[in-house]
Amino acid sequence: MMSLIDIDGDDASKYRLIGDRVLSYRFAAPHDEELYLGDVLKITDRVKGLTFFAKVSDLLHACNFSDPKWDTRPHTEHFYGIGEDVFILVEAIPLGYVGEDGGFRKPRTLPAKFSRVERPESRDFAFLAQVMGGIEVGMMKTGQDVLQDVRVALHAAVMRQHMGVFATTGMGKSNFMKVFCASCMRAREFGLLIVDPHGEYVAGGRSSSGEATQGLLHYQAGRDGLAVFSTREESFRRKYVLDQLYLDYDDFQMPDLLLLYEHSPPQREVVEMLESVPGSDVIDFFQEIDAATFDADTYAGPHRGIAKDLKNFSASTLSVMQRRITGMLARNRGFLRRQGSSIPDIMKALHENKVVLIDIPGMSEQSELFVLSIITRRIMRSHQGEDARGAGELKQVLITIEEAQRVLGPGTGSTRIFREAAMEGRKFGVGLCVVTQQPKNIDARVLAQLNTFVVMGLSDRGDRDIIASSAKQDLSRLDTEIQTLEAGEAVISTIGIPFPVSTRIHLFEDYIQDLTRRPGARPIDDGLDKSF
Ligand SMILES: Nc1ncnc2c1ncn2[C@@H]1O[C@H](COP(=O)(O)OP(=O)(O)OP(=O)(O)O)[C@@H](O)[C@H]1O
Repeated sequence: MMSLIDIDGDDASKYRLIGDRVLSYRFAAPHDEELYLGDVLKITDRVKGLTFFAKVSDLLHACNFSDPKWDTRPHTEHFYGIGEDVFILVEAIPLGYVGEDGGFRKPRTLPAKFSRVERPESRDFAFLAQVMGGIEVGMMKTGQDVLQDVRVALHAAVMRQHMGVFATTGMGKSNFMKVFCASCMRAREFGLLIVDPHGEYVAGGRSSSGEATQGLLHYQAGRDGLAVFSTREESFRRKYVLDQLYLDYDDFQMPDLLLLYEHSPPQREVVEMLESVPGSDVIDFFQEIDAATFDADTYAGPHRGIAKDLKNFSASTLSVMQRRITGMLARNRGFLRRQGSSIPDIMKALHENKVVLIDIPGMSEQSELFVLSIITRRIMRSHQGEDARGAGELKQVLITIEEAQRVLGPGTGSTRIFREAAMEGRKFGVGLCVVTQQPKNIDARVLAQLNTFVVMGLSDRGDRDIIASSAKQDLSRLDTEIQTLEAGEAVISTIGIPFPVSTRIHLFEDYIQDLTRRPGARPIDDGLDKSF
Protein backbone atom coordinates (compact mmCIF):
# COMPACT_ATOMS: atom_id res chain seq x y z
CA MET A 1 0.00 0.00 0.00
CA MET A 2 1.24 3.46 -0.80
CA SER A 3 1.35 5.41 2.37
CA LEU A 4 1.82 8.82 3.75
CA ILE A 5 5.04 9.25 5.67
CA ASP A 6 4.50 7.83 9.12
CA ILE A 7 4.18 10.64 11.53
CA ASP A 8 5.11 8.92 14.77
CA GLY A 9 8.05 6.71 13.89
CA ASP A 10 7.46 2.97 14.54
CA ASP A 11 4.15 3.23 16.31
CA ALA A 12 2.74 4.83 13.25
CA SER A 13 -0.59 6.21 12.16
CA LYS A 14 -1.00 6.62 8.44
CA TYR A 15 -3.50 9.39 8.94
CA ARG A 16 -2.84 12.86 10.12
CA LEU A 17 -5.10 15.62 11.14
CA ILE A 18 -4.49 18.67 9.05
CA GLY A 19 -7.45 20.97 9.79
CA ASP A 20 -10.00 22.43 10.02
CA ARG A 21 -11.95 24.00 12.86
CA VAL A 22 -13.73 23.16 16.09
CA LEU A 23 -16.83 21.84 14.34
CA SER A 24 -15.22 20.03 11.43
CA TYR A 25 -11.96 18.16 10.93
CA ARG A 26 -9.94 17.22 7.89
CA PHE A 27 -7.46 14.37 7.66
CA ALA A 28 -5.19 13.17 4.96
CA ALA A 29 -5.29 9.42 4.53
CA PRO A 30 -3.48 7.10 2.07
CA HIS A 31 -5.10 7.25 -1.34
CA ASP A 32 -6.05 3.58 -1.35
CA GLU A 33 -7.30 3.36 2.21
CA GLU A 34 -10.67 1.69 2.74
CA LEU A 35 -12.79 4.23 4.50
CA TYR A 36 -16.56 4.54 4.70
CA LEU A 37 -19.00 7.29 5.46
CA GLY A 38 -19.99 7.01 9.10
CA ASP A 39 -16.68 5.48 10.23
CA VAL A 40 -15.87 6.68 13.71
CA LEU A 41 -12.21 7.61 14.14
CA LYS A 42 -10.14 8.35 17.20
CA ILE A 43 -7.77 11.31 17.32
CA THR A 44 -5.14 11.27 20.00
CA ASP A 45 -3.87 14.66 20.96
CA ARG A 46 -0.69 14.01 22.89
CA VAL A 47 -0.02 17.69 23.37
CA LYS A 48 -3.15 18.26 25.42
CA GLY A 49 -3.65 14.68 26.59
CA LEU A 50 -7.13 14.45 25.10
CA THR A 51 -8.78 11.79 22.95
CA PHE A 52 -11.19 13.10 20.37
CA PHE A 53 -13.75 11.14 18.37
CA ALA A 54 -15.06 12.10 14.96
CA LYS A 55 -17.34 10.60 12.37
CA VAL A 56 -16.45 10.55 8.67
CA SER A 57 -18.89 12.77 6.81
CA ASP A 58 -17.24 12.96 3.38
CA LEU A 59 -14.37 11.47 1.37
CA LEU A 60 -12.58 13.23 -1.50
CA HIS A 61 -9.58 12.48 -3.70
CA ALA A 62 -6.99 15.24 -3.33
CA CYS A 63 -3.36 15.93 -4.24
CA ASN A 64 -0.54 18.38 -3.78
CA PHE A 65 -0.06 19.06 -7.52
CA SER A 66 -0.59 22.54 -8.80
CA ASP A 67 -1.85 21.33 -12.18
CA PRO A 68 -5.62 20.97 -11.69
CA LYS A 69 -5.83 18.62 -14.69
CA TRP A 70 -3.00 16.30 -13.66
CA ASP A 71 -5.23 13.28 -13.41
CA THR A 72 -7.05 13.73 -16.72
CA ARG A 73 -4.04 14.37 -18.99
CA PRO A 74 -3.02 11.54 -21.34
CA HIS A 75 -0.21 9.34 -20.00
CA THR A 76 -0.41 11.12 -16.70
CA GLU A 77 0.91 8.07 -14.85
CA HIS A 78 4.31 8.55 -16.56
CA PHE A 79 4.67 12.00 -15.13
CA TYR A 80 3.00 11.76 -11.77
CA GLY A 81 3.53 8.87 -9.36
CA ILE A 82 0.56 8.12 -7.19
CA GLY A 83 2.34 8.31 -3.90
CA GLU A 84 2.66 10.66 -1.02
CA ASP A 85 1.27 13.56 -2.97
CA VAL A 86 -2.01 11.88 -3.76
CA PHE A 87 -4.29 11.13 -0.86
CA ILE A 88 -7.84 10.92 0.38
CA LEU A 89 -9.08 14.00 2.08
CA VAL A 90 -11.41 12.93 4.83
CA GLU A 91 -13.94 15.29 6.27
CA ALA A 92 -15.24 14.42 9.70
CA ILE A 93 -17.66 15.75 12.27
CA PRO A 94 -16.38 15.93 15.83
CA LEU A 95 -18.38 13.94 18.36
CA GLY A 96 -16.59 15.10 21.48
CA TYR A 97 -13.52 14.30 23.52
CA VAL A 98 -12.53 12.35 26.58
CA GLY A 99 -10.38 14.24 29.05
CA GLU A 100 -7.86 12.84 31.50
CA ASP A 101 -10.60 12.33 34.10
CA GLY A 102 -12.38 9.93 31.69
CA GLY A 103 -15.42 12.21 31.29
CA PHE A 104 -16.86 12.85 27.84
CA ARG A 105 -17.33 16.45 26.74
CA LYS A 106 -18.74 18.32 23.80
CA PRO A 107 -16.18 19.38 21.20
CA ARG A 108 -15.28 22.85 22.35
CA THR A 109 -11.63 22.66 21.45
CA LEU A 110 -9.60 21.35 18.57
CA PRO A 111 -6.98 18.58 18.39
CA ALA A 112 -3.38 19.69 17.85
CA LYS A 113 -2.11 19.80 14.28
CA PHE A 114 -0.92 16.42 13.00
CA SER A 115 -2.53 14.55 15.88
CA ARG A 116 -2.63 10.86 15.10
CA VAL A 117 -5.89 9.54 13.73
CA GLU A 118 -6.80 5.86 13.92
CA ARG A 119 -9.64 3.42 14.10
CA PRO A 120 -10.92 3.05 17.63
CA GLU A 121 -11.48 -0.26 19.36
CA SER A 122 -14.51 -1.14 21.44
CA ARG A 123 -12.63 -0.38 24.64
CA ASP A 124 -12.10 3.18 23.47
CA PHE A 125 -15.85 3.59 23.88
CA ALA A 126 -15.98 2.31 27.44
CA PHE A 127 -17.02 5.81 28.44
CA LEU A 128 -20.18 5.43 26.35
CA ALA A 129 -21.39 2.51 28.48
CA GLN A 130 -21.70 4.99 31.36
CA VAL A 131 -24.03 7.26 29.43
CA MET A 132 -26.31 4.55 28.03
CA GLY A 133 -29.73 3.86 29.53
CA GLY A 134 -31.57 0.63 30.26
CA ILE A 135 -33.60 0.15 27.08
CA GLU A 136 -31.22 -1.59 24.71
CA VAL A 137 -31.96 -1.44 20.99
CA GLY A 138 -28.78 -2.28 19.11
CA MET A 139 -25.02 -1.95 18.67
CA MET A 140 -23.09 1.15 17.76
CA LYS A 141 -22.13 1.24 14.11
CA THR A 142 -18.99 2.58 12.63
CA GLY A 143 -19.07 2.78 8.83
CA GLN A 144 -19.79 -0.74 7.61
CA ASP A 145 -19.14 -2.51 10.90
CA VAL A 146 -20.45 -2.57 14.42
CA LEU A 147 -18.44 -2.01 17.56
CA GLN A 148 -19.19 -5.35 19.19
CA ASP A 149 -19.21 -4.29 22.82
CA VAL A 150 -20.84 -0.92 22.46
CA ARG A 151 -24.55 -1.38 23.06
CA VAL A 152 -26.91 1.45 22.32
CA ALA A 153 -29.60 1.81 24.97
CA LEU A 154 -32.18 4.54 25.50
CA HIS A 155 -32.96 6.13 28.85
CA ALA A 156 -36.33 5.19 30.33
CA ALA A 157 -36.53 8.51 32.15
CA VAL A 158 -36.66 10.52 28.90
CA MET A 159 -39.45 8.48 27.34
CA ARG A 160 -42.10 10.77 28.80
CA GLN A 161 -40.49 13.48 26.66
CA HIS A 162 -41.76 11.62 23.63
CA MET A 163 -39.98 9.59 21.00
CA GLY A 164 -40.26 9.60 17.21
CA VAL A 165 -39.51 6.57 15.03
CA PHE A 166 -39.11 7.56 11.40
CA ALA A 167 -38.80 4.85 8.82
CA THR A 168 -39.69 4.34 5.20
CA THR A 169 -41.49 1.08 4.64
CA GLY A 170 -39.24 -1.96 4.66
CA MET A 171 -36.46 -0.27 6.66
CA GLY A 172 -37.07 -2.37 9.77
CA LYS A 173 -39.62 -0.41 11.77
CA SER A 174 -41.57 -3.47 12.93
CA ASN A 175 -38.37 -5.20 13.95
CA PHE A 176 -37.26 -2.10 15.87
CA MET A 177 -40.58 -1.87 17.71
CA LYS A 178 -40.38 -5.51 18.77
CA VAL A 179 -36.80 -5.08 20.00
CA PHE A 180 -37.87 -1.98 21.89
CA CYS A 181 -40.82 -3.89 23.43
CA ALA A 182 -38.58 -6.80 24.45
CA SER A 183 -36.20 -4.41 26.20
CA CYS A 184 -39.14 -2.72 27.94
CA MET A 185 -40.48 -6.14 29.02
CA ARG A 186 -37.11 -6.88 30.53
CA ALA A 187 -36.38 -3.48 32.10
CA ARG A 188 -39.91 -2.83 33.49
CA GLU A 189 -39.15 0.87 33.90
CA PHE A 190 -42.38 2.25 32.41
CA GLY A 191 -45.63 1.00 30.92
CA LEU A 192 -45.73 0.75 27.12
CA LEU A 193 -49.01 0.65 25.20
CA ILE A 194 -49.08 -0.65 21.66
CA VAL A 195 -52.17 -1.28 19.53
CA ASP A 196 -51.59 -3.79 16.75
CA PRO A 197 -54.27 -4.13 14.07
CA HIS A 198 -52.09 -6.46 11.98
CA GLY A 199 -51.67 -9.16 14.62
CA GLU A 200 -47.92 -9.31 13.93
CA TYR A 201 -46.48 -8.36 17.31
CA VAL A 202 -48.06 -11.00 19.47
CA ALA A 203 -46.97 -14.17 17.70
CA GLY A 204 -45.01 -12.92 14.70
CA GLY A 205 -46.00 -13.13 11.09
CA ARG A 206 -44.22 -12.23 7.89
CA SER A 207 -41.77 -9.37 7.48
CA SER A 208 -42.18 -6.96 4.59
CA SER A 209 -39.74 -9.13 2.64
CA GLY A 210 -41.81 -12.25 3.31
CA GLU A 211 -39.71 -14.03 5.93
CA ALA A 212 -41.37 -15.63 8.96
CA THR A 213 -40.85 -13.52 12.06
CA GLN A 214 -41.33 -14.17 15.75
CA GLY A 215 -43.48 -12.20 18.16
CA LEU A 216 -43.35 -10.93 21.72
CA LEU A 217 -44.78 -14.19 23.07
CA HIS A 218 -41.63 -15.92 21.87
CA TYR A 219 -39.67 -13.93 24.40
CA GLN A 220 -40.81 -16.19 27.21
CA ALA A 221 -38.07 -15.06 29.55
CA GLY A 222 -39.70 -11.64 29.58
CA ARG A 223 -43.31 -12.91 29.66
CA ASP A 224 -44.02 -11.40 33.09
CA GLY A 225 -43.44 -7.99 31.55
CA LEU A 226 -46.12 -8.49 28.88
CA ALA A 227 -49.92 -8.23 29.08
CA VAL A 228 -51.90 -8.98 25.93
CA PHE A 229 -55.54 -7.99 25.44
CA SER A 230 -56.80 -9.67 22.34
CA THR A 231 -59.90 -10.10 20.19
CA ARG A 232 -58.77 -13.51 18.92
CA GLU A 233 -60.80 -16.66 19.39
CA GLU A 234 -60.91 -18.27 22.79
CA SER A 235 -58.76 -21.30 21.97
CA PHE A 236 -55.85 -19.04 20.99
CA ARG A 237 -56.28 -16.82 24.02
CA ARG A 238 -56.43 -19.75 26.37
CA LYS A 239 -53.42 -21.43 24.84
CA TYR A 240 -51.22 -18.40 25.36
CA VAL A 241 -52.90 -16.99 28.45
CA LEU A 242 -54.09 -13.78 26.81
CA ASP A 243 -56.85 -11.58 28.20
CA GLN A 244 -59.92 -10.86 26.12
CA LEU A 245 -60.26 -7.24 25.09
CA TYR A 246 -63.48 -5.49 26.09
CA LEU A 247 -64.44 -1.86 26.07
CA ASP A 248 -67.81 -0.79 27.39
CA TYR A 249 -70.32 1.88 26.50
CA ASP A 250 -69.04 4.23 29.18
CA ASP A 251 -65.53 4.09 27.71
CA PHE A 252 -66.99 5.74 24.62
CA GLN A 253 -67.35 9.51 24.38
CA MET A 254 -68.83 11.47 21.52
CA PRO A 255 -65.50 12.97 20.30
CA ASP A 256 -64.43 9.41 19.41
CA LEU A 257 -66.84 9.67 16.49
CA LEU A 258 -64.75 12.50 15.02
CA LEU A 259 -62.02 9.96 14.29
CA LEU A 260 -64.38 7.75 12.37
CA TYR A 261 -66.35 10.15 10.20
CA GLU A 262 -66.17 13.57 8.59
CA HIS A 263 -68.55 15.88 10.44
CA SER A 264 -70.42 18.96 9.19
CA PRO A 265 -70.47 21.98 11.52
CA PRO A 266 -73.90 21.13 13.04
CA GLN A 267 -72.88 17.50 13.52
CA ARG A 268 -69.71 18.67 15.24
CA GLU A 269 -71.85 20.82 17.50
CA VAL A 270 -73.82 17.76 18.55
CA VAL A 271 -70.55 16.05 19.41
CA GLU A 272 -69.39 19.02 21.46
CA MET A 273 -72.74 19.37 23.19
CA LEU A 274 -72.64 15.78 24.39
CA GLU A 275 -68.88 15.62 24.93
CA SER A 276 -68.99 14.92 28.63
CA VAL A 277 -72.20 12.88 28.79
CA PRO A 278 -71.51 9.23 29.75
CA GLY A 279 -71.25 7.07 26.64
CA SER A 280 -73.91 4.60 27.82
CA ASP A 281 -76.50 7.40 28.14
CA VAL A 282 -75.74 8.76 24.67
CA ILE A 283 -75.89 5.29 23.10
CA ASP A 284 -79.14 4.43 24.91
CA PHE A 285 -80.67 7.73 23.87
CA PHE A 286 -79.89 7.34 20.18
CA GLN A 287 -80.93 3.71 20.20
CA GLU A 288 -84.30 4.59 21.62
CA ILE A 289 -85.43 7.72 19.73
CA ASP A 290 -86.93 8.05 16.31
CA ALA A 291 -84.68 10.78 14.95
CA ALA A 292 -87.09 11.72 12.14
CA THR A 293 -89.88 12.70 14.55
CA PHE A 294 -87.85 13.61 17.63
CA ASP A 295 -89.25 16.52 19.60
CA ALA A 296 -87.43 17.56 22.78
CA ASP A 297 -90.56 19.07 24.30
CA THR A 298 -92.57 15.88 24.13
CA TYR A 299 -89.68 13.49 24.87
CA ALA A 300 -90.63 11.32 27.83
CA GLY A 301 -87.66 8.91 27.98
CA PRO A 302 -85.02 8.62 30.72
CA HIS A 303 -82.46 10.98 29.13
CA ARG A 304 -84.17 14.34 29.38
CA GLY A 305 -80.90 16.23 29.74
CA ILE A 306 -79.70 14.94 26.38
CA ALA A 307 -83.06 15.67 24.78
CA LYS A 308 -82.88 19.23 26.03
CA ASP A 309 -79.34 19.68 24.70
CA LEU A 310 -80.44 18.50 21.27
CA LYS A 311 -83.59 20.60 21.13
CA ASN A 312 -82.45 22.90 18.34
CA PHE A 313 -80.89 20.39 15.97
CA SER A 314 -82.63 19.33 12.79
CA ALA A 315 -84.05 15.88 12.28
CA SER A 316 -81.55 15.21 9.52
CA THR A 317 -78.56 16.04 11.76
CA LEU A 318 -79.90 13.75 14.49
CA SER A 319 -80.56 10.97 11.96
CA VAL A 320 -76.99 11.14 10.78
CA MET A 321 -75.67 11.01 14.35
CA GLN A 322 -77.96 8.10 15.11
CA ARG A 323 -76.70 6.20 12.06
CA ARG A 324 -73.12 6.85 13.06
CA ILE A 325 -73.60 5.57 16.56
CA THR A 326 -75.30 2.46 15.19
CA GLY A 327 -72.40 2.04 12.73
CA MET A 328 -69.82 2.51 15.47
CA LEU A 329 -71.52 -0.15 17.60
CA ALA A 330 -71.69 -2.57 14.69
CA ARG A 331 -68.12 -2.03 13.61
CA ASN A 332 -66.73 -2.56 17.09
CA ARG A 333 -69.07 -5.25 18.30
CA GLY A 334 -66.16 -7.68 18.58
CA PHE A 335 -65.03 -5.93 21.75
CA LEU A 336 -67.52 -3.20 22.63
CA ARG A 337 -70.29 -4.19 25.05
CA ARG A 338 -72.73 -2.56 27.44
CA GLN A 339 -70.87 -3.26 30.62
CA GLY A 340 -67.53 -4.67 31.62
CA SER A 341 -64.33 -3.08 30.35
CA SER A 342 -60.70 -4.22 30.25
CA ILE A 343 -59.52 -0.68 30.88
CA PRO A 344 -58.94 -1.08 34.64
CA ASP A 345 -56.79 -4.16 33.91
CA ILE A 346 -54.98 -2.34 31.10
CA MET A 347 -54.20 0.58 33.43
CA LYS A 348 -53.05 -1.79 36.16
CA ALA A 349 -50.68 -3.59 33.78
CA LEU A 350 -49.31 -0.28 32.49
CA HIS A 351 -48.72 0.91 36.02
CA GLU A 352 -46.91 -2.34 36.77
CA ASN A 353 -44.57 -1.19 34.00
CA LYS A 354 -45.57 -3.91 31.56
CA VAL A 355 -45.77 -3.80 27.81
CA VAL A 356 -49.51 -3.83 27.07
CA LEU A 357 -50.27 -5.16 23.63
CA ILE A 358 -53.77 -4.60 22.28
CA ASP A 359 -54.02 -7.32 19.66
CA ILE A 360 -56.92 -6.68 17.28
CA PRO A 361 -56.01 -8.55 14.07
CA GLY A 362 -58.22 -7.92 11.09
CA MET A 363 -59.90 -4.87 12.62
CA SER A 364 -60.39 -1.78 10.51
CA GLU A 365 -58.25 1.31 10.77
CA GLN A 366 -61.20 3.09 12.38
CA SER A 367 -61.43 0.47 15.10
CA GLU A 368 -57.72 0.74 15.76
CA LEU A 369 -57.93 4.52 16.20
CA PHE A 370 -61.13 4.17 18.21
CA VAL A 371 -59.45 1.83 20.71
CA LEU A 372 -56.29 3.92 20.83
CA SER A 373 -58.20 7.14 21.39
CA ILE A 374 -60.29 5.65 24.21
CA ILE A 375 -57.30 4.17 26.02
CA THR A 376 -55.23 7.33 25.53
CA ARG A 377 -58.00 9.43 27.03
CA ARG A 378 -58.34 7.11 30.00
CA ILE A 379 -54.58 7.18 30.61
CA MET A 380 -54.48 10.97 30.37
CA ARG A 381 -57.44 11.45 32.69
CA SER A 382 -56.13 8.98 35.22
CA HIS A 383 -52.70 10.61 35.26
CA GLN A 384 -54.12 14.12 35.41
CA GLY A 385 -56.24 12.99 38.37
CA GLU A 386 -53.29 11.44 40.16
CA ASP A 387 -51.27 14.53 39.53
CA ALA A 388 -54.03 16.75 40.91
CA ARG A 389 -54.30 14.58 44.01
CA GLY A 390 -50.54 14.74 44.43
CA ALA A 391 -50.39 10.93 44.66
CA GLY A 392 -46.92 9.47 45.39
CA GLU A 393 -44.50 8.65 42.61
CA LEU A 394 -45.77 9.56 39.15
CA LYS A 395 -46.21 6.49 36.95
CA GLN A 396 -44.79 6.65 33.44
CA VAL A 397 -46.59 5.38 30.39
CA LEU A 398 -45.50 5.53 26.76
CA ILE A 399 -48.27 5.31 24.17
CA THR A 400 -47.31 4.11 20.70
CA ILE A 401 -49.08 5.72 17.75
CA GLU A 402 -48.29 3.99 14.47
CA GLU A 403 -48.82 5.87 11.21
CA ALA A 404 -49.05 8.89 13.47
CA GLN A 405 -49.64 11.33 10.61
CA ARG A 406 -53.24 10.09 10.68
CA VAL A 407 -53.85 11.72 14.04
CA LEU A 408 -51.04 14.22 14.58
CA GLY A 409 -51.07 16.03 11.24
CA PRO A 410 -51.36 19.80 11.12
CA GLY A 411 -54.93 20.89 11.68
CA THR A 412 -56.52 17.52 12.41
CA GLY A 413 -58.98 18.88 14.95
CA SER A 414 -60.63 15.49 15.24
CA THR A 415 -57.84 14.06 17.31
CA ARG A 416 -57.61 16.37 20.25
CA ILE A 417 -56.68 13.74 22.78
CA PHE A 418 -53.45 12.79 20.96
CA ARG A 419 -52.52 16.42 20.57
CA GLU A 420 -53.20 16.98 24.24
CA ALA A 421 -50.98 14.02 25.13
CA ALA A 422 -48.22 15.41 22.88
CA MET A 423 -48.40 18.90 24.34
CA GLU A 424 -49.07 18.22 28.00
CA GLY A 425 -48.53 14.51 28.56
CA ARG A 426 -45.00 14.80 29.89
CA LYS A 427 -46.24 16.75 32.93
CA PHE A 428 -48.31 13.74 33.87
CA GLY A 429 -45.82 11.03 32.98
CA VAL A 430 -47.45 10.27 29.61
CA GLY A 431 -45.10 10.05 26.62
CA LEU A 432 -45.91 9.32 22.99
CA CYS A 433 -43.97 7.05 20.68
CA VAL A 434 -44.80 8.64 17.33
CA VAL A 435 -44.13 6.23 14.48
CA THR A 436 -44.38 7.52 10.93
CA GLN A 437 -42.88 7.35 7.48
CA GLN A 438 -43.94 10.90 6.71
CA PRO A 439 -42.58 13.26 9.36
CA LYS A 440 -43.39 16.22 7.14
CA ASN A 441 -47.06 15.40 7.62
CA ILE A 442 -46.79 15.65 11.41
CA ASP A 443 -47.60 18.97 13.03
CA ALA A 444 -44.33 20.86 13.57
CA ARG A 445 -45.41 21.73 17.11
CA VAL A 446 -45.70 18.05 17.89
CA LEU A 447 -42.29 17.27 16.35
CA ALA A 448 -40.80 20.04 18.47
CA GLN A 449 -41.96 18.16 21.57
CA LEU A 450 -40.02 14.99 20.70
CA ASN A 451 -36.74 14.49 22.48
CA THR A 452 -35.72 11.12 21.11
CA PHE A 453 -35.37 10.55 17.37
CA VAL A 454 -34.87 7.13 15.85
CA VAL A 455 -34.29 7.73 12.15
CA MET A 456 -34.34 4.60 10.01
CA GLY A 457 -33.85 5.75 6.47
CA LEU A 458 -35.92 8.50 4.92
CA SER A 459 -35.67 8.82 1.18
CA ASP A 460 -37.57 12.08 0.90
CA ARG A 461 -35.49 15.23 1.27
CA GLY A 462 -38.39 17.18 2.77
CA ASP A 463 -38.79 14.52 5.46
CA ARG A 464 -35.10 14.55 6.30
CA ASP A 465 -35.00 18.35 6.49
CA ILE A 466 -37.93 18.39 8.89
CA ILE A 467 -36.24 15.85 11.13
CA ALA A 468 -32.92 17.67 11.04
CA SER A 469 -34.58 20.91 12.04
CA SER A 470 -36.62 19.33 14.84
CA ALA A 471 -33.97 17.16 16.52
CA LYS A 472 -32.22 18.60 19.56
CA GLN A 473 -28.83 17.41 18.27
CA ASP A 474 -27.52 18.50 14.89
CA LEU A 475 -28.52 15.84 12.36
CA SER A 476 -28.14 17.99 9.27
CA ARG A 477 -24.56 16.89 8.74
CA LEU A 478 -25.60 13.25 8.97
CA ASP A 479 -27.85 13.71 5.96
CA THR A 480 -25.69 11.60 3.64
CA GLU A 481 -25.50 8.86 6.22
CA ILE A 482 -29.26 8.92 6.79
CA GLN A 483 -29.79 8.66 3.05
CA THR A 484 -27.58 5.60 2.84
CA LEU A 485 -28.94 3.70 5.87
CA GLU A 486 -29.85 0.10 5.18
CA ALA A 487 -32.72 -1.93 6.65
CA GLY A 488 -32.17 -2.35 10.37
CA GLU A 489 -29.88 0.64 10.73
CA ALA A 490 -30.76 3.85 12.53
CA VAL A 491 -29.34 7.18 13.58
CA ILE A 492 -30.50 7.77 17.15
CA SER A 493 -30.48 11.16 18.77
CA THR A 494 -31.65 11.23 22.38
CA ILE A 495 -31.18 12.97 25.67
CA GLY A 496 -28.43 11.47 27.78
CA ILE A 497 -26.32 10.13 24.92
CA PRO A 498 -23.92 12.93 24.01
CA PHE A 499 -24.03 12.64 20.20
CA PRO A 500 -26.29 11.09 17.56
CA VAL A 501 -25.31 7.41 17.43
CA SER A 502 -25.45 5.31 14.31
CA THR A 503 -26.91 2.04 15.42
CA ARG A 504 -27.40 -1.43 14.01
CA ILE A 505 -30.69 -2.42 15.56
CA HIS A 506 -30.69 -5.97 16.91
CA LEU A 507 -32.60 -8.49 14.85
CA PHE A 508 -35.50 -9.37 17.15
CA GLU A 509 -35.18 -13.14 16.80
CA ASP A 510 -31.46 -13.06 17.65
CA TYR A 511 -31.93 -10.52 20.40
CA ILE A 512 -34.48 -12.53 22.36
CA GLN A 513 -32.20 -15.57 22.12
CA ASP A 514 -29.39 -13.45 23.46
CA LEU A 515 -31.52 -11.98 26.25
CA THR A 516 -32.56 -15.47 27.22
CA ARG A 517 -28.94 -16.51 27.57
CA ARG A 518 -28.17 -13.60 29.86
CA PRO A 519 -28.00 -14.41 33.59
CA GLY A 520 -31.29 -14.94 35.40
CA ALA A 521 -33.46 -15.48 32.30
CA ARG A 522 -35.93 -18.32 31.73
CA PRO A 523 -35.37 -20.71 28.79
CA ILE A 524 -36.71 -19.28 25.57
CA ASP A 525 -39.32 -21.99 24.92
CA ASP A 526 -40.40 -22.46 28.52
CA GLY A 527 -44.20 -22.67 28.49
CA LEU A 528 -44.50 -21.96 24.77
CA ASP A 529 -46.15 -24.44 22.49
CA LYS A 530 -43.50 -25.92 20.18
CA SER A 531 -45.88 -25.91 17.21
CA PHE A 532 -46.40 -22.19 17.63
N1 LIG B 1 -32.03 -4.99 12.64
C1 LIG B 1 -32.14 -5.76 11.58
N2 LIG B 1 -31.18 -6.62 11.25
C2 LIG B 1 -31.29 -7.40 10.16
N3 LIG B 1 -32.33 -7.38 9.32
C3 LIG B 1 -33.32 -6.54 9.58
C4 LIG B 1 -33.29 -5.70 10.73
N4 LIG B 1 -34.41 -4.95 10.72
C5 LIG B 1 -35.12 -5.34 9.65
N5 LIG B 1 -34.47 -6.29 8.97
C6 LIG B 1 -34.97 -6.96 7.76
O1 LIG B 1 -35.53 -5.98 6.91
C7 LIG B 1 -36.78 -6.42 6.41
C8 LIG B 1 -37.88 -5.42 6.72
O2 LIG B 1 -38.09 -5.35 8.11
P1 LIG B 1 -39.47 -4.95 8.76
O3 LIG B 1 -40.55 -5.90 8.35
O4 LIG B 1 -39.23 -4.79 10.23
O5 LIG B 1 -39.69 -3.55 8.05
P2 LIG B 1 -40.85 -2.48 8.19
O6 LIG B 1 -40.21 -1.17 8.09
O7 LIG B 1 -41.67 -2.76 9.40
O8 LIG B 1 -41.70 -2.73 6.93
P3 LIG B 1 -43.23 -2.34 6.72
O9 LIG B 1 -43.32 -0.89 7.00
O10 LIG B 1 -43.46 -2.71 5.30
O11 LIG B 1 -44.01 -3.20 7.70
C9 LIG B 1 -37.03 -7.80 7.02
O12 LIG B 1 -36.73 -8.78 6.08
C10 LIG B 1 -36.10 -7.87 8.18
O13 LIG B 1 -35.66 -9.19 8.40
